[in-house]
Parts: sequence; C-alpha cells; structure tokens
Amino acid sequence: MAELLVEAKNLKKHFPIRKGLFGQKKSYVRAVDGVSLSIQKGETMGLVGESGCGKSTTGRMIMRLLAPTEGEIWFNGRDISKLNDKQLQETRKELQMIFQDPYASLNPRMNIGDIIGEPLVIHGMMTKKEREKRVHELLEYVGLSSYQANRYAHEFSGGQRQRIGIARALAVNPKLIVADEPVSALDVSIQSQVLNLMQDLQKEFGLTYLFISHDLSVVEHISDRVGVMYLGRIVEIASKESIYANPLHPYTKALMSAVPIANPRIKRERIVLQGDIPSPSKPPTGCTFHPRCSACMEICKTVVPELIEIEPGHFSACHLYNQ
Ligand SMILES: Nc1ncnc2c1ncn2[C@@H]1O[C@H](COP(=O)(O)OP(=O)(O)OP(=O)(O)O)[C@@H](O)[C@H]1O
Repeated sequence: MAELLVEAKNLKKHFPIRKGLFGQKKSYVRAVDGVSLSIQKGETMGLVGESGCGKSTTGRMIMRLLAPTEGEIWFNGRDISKLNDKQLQETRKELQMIFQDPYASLNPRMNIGDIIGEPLVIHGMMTKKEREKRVHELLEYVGLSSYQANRYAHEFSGGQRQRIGIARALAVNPKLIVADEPVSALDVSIQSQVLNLMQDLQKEFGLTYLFISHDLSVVEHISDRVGVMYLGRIVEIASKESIYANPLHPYTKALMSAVPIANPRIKRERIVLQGDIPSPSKPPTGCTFHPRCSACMEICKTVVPELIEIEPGHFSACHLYNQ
C-alpha cells in the first residue's frame, strides 16, 4: 500500500485587510478556505485553478513558509502546523521549493556554486570541501557541468537557471518539493525538458512533488493525481487519467473544455465560464462557484457542498452528485 507523506486537513489562510477611510474596519481575504488533501510518497500531486484561487498560499502553508489560520499539516506522520522555530528549522530540510521565476529567485551577486550550496550552509551540513563536491555532483544531476560552478546567474538561459533552482532544492536531500509554476516563465520548447528532468530526478531520488500550475497541459504531463481549486477550496480531486477523461465538477469541465486535444476525432464542447471570478474577500454563499455555474440549483446558493468520493478515488464537491 502507498505510504502517505503529506496530509493537509481543513487548511485555512485568511489574510487580514483594513477597510474604510481610516483602515478601521477589519476584514479578511479568504485565500485558502478549508483545503484537505493528501500526497503519497513518490507521487506528483498537481494543483490547478485560475489565478488567485489560493494555489500558492496552499503550497506555502504546506512548506510552513506561512502559518495556517486554521487546520493541520501532517508531514511524514507528524503534525507540523504548530512547530516552534527550532523544530521548524529541522523540518525545513525535508521540504524544498522551486519557484516560478528563475530570473528573480537566484541571487545575482552569488556564483552558482554558492547558490546551490547555500541550503547546506543554512542547515550546517557538510564541510566546505564536501559541499564543493556535492555542488559539482548536483550540477551534473541537472544536466549542467561542474566547471560552471564559478559562473553567475546572468550567464545562463532561463531553462538553465531553472535547472540551477532544481539543483539548489535537491542539495539537502528533501522528501517533498513544492514546485510553484516552475515552467510558466519558460519557452514551451524548454518547458518539457525541465519537466522531463524533474521526472527523472523523481525516479532517481524517490522525490514527492506538489506541482502548482494554472496550465492544465503542463499538469497533465507531470502529475499522477490532480486537485482543482476554486476560490480557496478544492472542488475536485482524482487521478490524472480519471479527471482529464471524465471531469465531474462543472468548473473542472469548463477548465478542461479549453485544453486542446491531440486526437482530432475527439470533439469537446467549449464551455465558457459566466462572469468573473469573485473576490476571495467576499466569496458567494453556499457553493462559491454557483454564480458562474450553468448547472446551478437552489441548494447550491446556500449549502456548501462537501468533497465526496463519486467514483473510486475520484472526489468532487458538487450538489449534482450529492442527492
Ligand atoms: N500576503 C497576502 N495578503 C493579502 N492577500 C493575499 C496575500 N497573499 C495572497 N493574497 C491573496 O490571496 C488570494 C490567493 O492568492 P494565491 O497567490 O495563493 O493564488 P494563486 O492561485 O497561487 O494565484 P497566482 O497563480 O496568481 O499566484 C489572492 O486573492 C491574493 O491576492
């Protein structure tokens, strides 16, 4: 049986904002509003949804870069949502992140060797000599050469910089890597090279990924399971095969209808979403998707649908399936 690495239980992050002329009225952006998900050891869990739906905030809470407002995060059998600073520092070795913008995330004043080796310094791991050897090894793992360790970020292309970001994330032998839009800043031709590299490294080192992206084709390429987020909640979660072939939630159906299909004989009706995505500081009542849903029923306006298993391993939060 597959082993669980991450379990998020009813995670919430509400950012306080001040309203009114003198900022006297406090209200909240409900960036994440009750997310539960699990990730098995060695798998890639894709997280998709439109901009602002709370993907990054969820990833940052699982990384413990942000403290949750509510909920629990279990990592490798331990609740990490309430650790003190020292315990957090220890756990952080096992959790690493790859960021979207390989241009902004690498310090321009440090050479590549120092950038990749920095997490080892932060965690007090290895002597200087050992670190040097490890950096050279890491450069080779990601398809670069050890002689490039003395160069600076501006000397590399976007794809190479993302490889450097991956090498840095790998340095401390993490168990989980949260990759937040890791290829969206890259040319399409380079994207698949970086995705393939991530898959090769996953096999070699038994890595587990939480892969965040708004791009459904990219998520389809790399994920084993996929969760779809809408306004701070997961509305559907299933294996990649099941969710792409048979999306159940009306929101997922609309998202999927815009993905090009390679086989010209398969025709898919394009579903256009009605209206704009509401603000997470004033989410609609009931199912937050109801104002944009073509299948909206009376119950959807008042009752929040629970995420329930509709088919084996395929969960959806929609009243259509809850009767
Ligand atoms: N520190 C913050 N303070 C206030 N609001 C925030 C903060 N961080 C994020 N938000 C808001 O929370 C919501 C979710 O943001 P988040 O970045 O998690 O979404 P996302 O799905 O990752 O979108 P994107 O792909 O655009 O990054 C957005 O409305 C965002 O403006």
